[in-house]
Amino acid sequence: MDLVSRIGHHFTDSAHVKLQALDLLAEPIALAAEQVVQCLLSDGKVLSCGNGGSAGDAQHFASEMLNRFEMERPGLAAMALTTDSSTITSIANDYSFELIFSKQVRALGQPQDLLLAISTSGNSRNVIQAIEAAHEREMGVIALTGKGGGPMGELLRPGDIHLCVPSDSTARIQEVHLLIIHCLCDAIDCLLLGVE
Ligand SMILES: O=C(CO)[C@@H](O)[C@H](O)[C@H](O)[C@H](O)COP(=O)(O)O
Ligand SMILES: [Zn+2]
Repeated sequence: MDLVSRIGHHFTDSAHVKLQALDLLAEPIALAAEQVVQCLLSDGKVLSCGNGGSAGDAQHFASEMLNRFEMERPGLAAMALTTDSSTITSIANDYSFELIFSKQVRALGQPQDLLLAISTSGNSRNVIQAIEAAHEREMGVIALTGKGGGPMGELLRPGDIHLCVPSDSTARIQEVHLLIIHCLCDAIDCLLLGVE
């Protein structure tokens, strides 16, 4: 296949997975936005985590909360657990890479907070441990996964929200995760600002 055909295939495939995800996930995304707003109105914050491209997604979400998305509004409480290299390297060095997020959740998490846990496979041990720590702290969890959700999906409790992209391709799942994050930011702004 020539390069232009390959690129065409990526675009078509991405659009296709997005439309399939719309049918499955529109309602749970709206529920997740309502859960974030309830958390913020109770003086809670959203802690976000993930590895690789999903670390970027965790930071992308936190920056759009802390700064802004498309509407003018005060900053909202969120924090990516992927950014402090001193904290992350010391936990990984002294204990284990598996604990880089869970130790931060145990230190910062309060029952009114939420964890946004992102993994395309649902297999990442450090994200799984973060969910376990969030449950210990009585926090709710919004999980962004794909590939059927893996062990992460099985770990979720009633009241948690599982947004599982119907694809086995890491790239396609990440593309839908970013779209979900933008839908969440837009819905949160609409709910907070009373926009219909
Ligand atoms: O962005 C990509 C691939 O598109 C990679 O950096 C990818 O995020 C990394 O391999 C992650 O470690 C994968 O972790 P996960 O999504 O399975 O939890
Ligand atoms: Zn990627």
